[in-house]
Amino acid sequence: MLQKPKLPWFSPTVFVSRCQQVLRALDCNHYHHRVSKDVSKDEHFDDKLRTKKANGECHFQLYKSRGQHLLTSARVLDSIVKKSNIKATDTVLEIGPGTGNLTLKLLEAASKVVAIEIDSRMADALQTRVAECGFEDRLTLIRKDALKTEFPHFDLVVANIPYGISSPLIAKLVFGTRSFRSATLLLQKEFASRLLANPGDSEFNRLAVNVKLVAEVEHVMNVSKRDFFPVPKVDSSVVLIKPKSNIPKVDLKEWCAFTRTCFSKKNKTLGATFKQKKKLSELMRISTLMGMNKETQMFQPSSDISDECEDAEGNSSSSCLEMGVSLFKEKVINILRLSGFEDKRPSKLCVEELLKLLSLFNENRIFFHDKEEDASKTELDTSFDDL
Ligand SMILES: C[S@@+](CC[C@H](N)C(=O)[O-])C[C@H]1O[C@@H](n2cnc3c(N)ncnc32)[C@H](O)[C@@H]1O
Repeated sequence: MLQKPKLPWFSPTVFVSRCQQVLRALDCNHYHHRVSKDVSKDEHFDDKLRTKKANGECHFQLYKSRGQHLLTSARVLDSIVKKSNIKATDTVLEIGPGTGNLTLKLLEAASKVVAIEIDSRMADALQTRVAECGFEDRLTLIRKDALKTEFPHFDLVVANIPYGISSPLIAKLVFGTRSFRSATLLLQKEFASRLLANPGDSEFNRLAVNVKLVAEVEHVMNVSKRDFFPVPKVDSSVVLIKPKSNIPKVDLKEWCAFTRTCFSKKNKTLGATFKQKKKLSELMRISTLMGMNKETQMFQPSSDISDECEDAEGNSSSSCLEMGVSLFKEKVINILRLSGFEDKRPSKLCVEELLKLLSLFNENRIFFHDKEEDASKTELDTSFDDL
């Protein structure tokens, strides 16, 4: 078989491609960068940075751990802004502006940009660059972790986010404020596929079903890894997330806890999932805490009595618990059987079917969300952080 000859390193094709790569990297960004995997190992670099800046130069160490892959293709940046349908009166929220490649384009299209950046070196560079362009009055820069910051009012989100926070960030957006028109997000391609998956698709999972409850997700375009600097290992996709104006009347925390249980093994039948002793005991504990399950409560040993305690019929506390769990199991399996869900697999169920099952459980006083655990957390900790 004939093999394609390798191009010599000095071939015109290789030379042109190398030049294009370098130009792309410098295209929208006049800063120089070095790449590092770990923030902690390179903290000393901040000092070097200050020195260089004093000399009018700006050198950056880019941290992979913070997802610092800058989007350098003007073509892709322009498409993202165009597809976001920004109005001249809009306030746009940008998570992770970096050195401002996207921010400047957003400032040209919108009335205001609120940018949240965790890395103070990036934030300094962004501020300088925006001032150089005369846009400083229209930028609000928040130097914080976007996951731990309350978002101010905004109309749209447009961002090339650090991929490591995709899931909690989307949860914070779609289950949080919700009063925005849309979020145009650049995500890792595989993550975007999972977000876009439908029941029956191999990628369909809890993330997709949770987001589908409250929002519509559209694929906008794919972006090659070569459009970033430094070039990451993965390709990317842009998606558009639009919060639904009418969402089903359901306690969102109860829903998220319910889908966590159902999708713990997404290809198992619900019958098999709900027969697991550990899951049943946990569910029984939560339902009993809600003070709803009188029939299981009578078999629950109270916490202030010893392990050796006996009930009125002479059963020890551990056997009381066993009996409680088996009674509870019977009840759960009956609900699944009578409603036709026992042999169904979560990976094939749509939002409406799952809502129906949750409402059947709740009508029968079976609950999933541990309100007591939440009571001990702060407002930000209790956000929906694990889609
Ligand atoms: C993928 S880069 C995008 C930079 C820029 N938007 C661009 O497209 O060139 C992600 C940016 O998010 C910042 N970042 C990482 N984690 C963050 C967090 N938890 N909150 C806010 N910003 C974060 C990084 O410092 C980095 O500047």
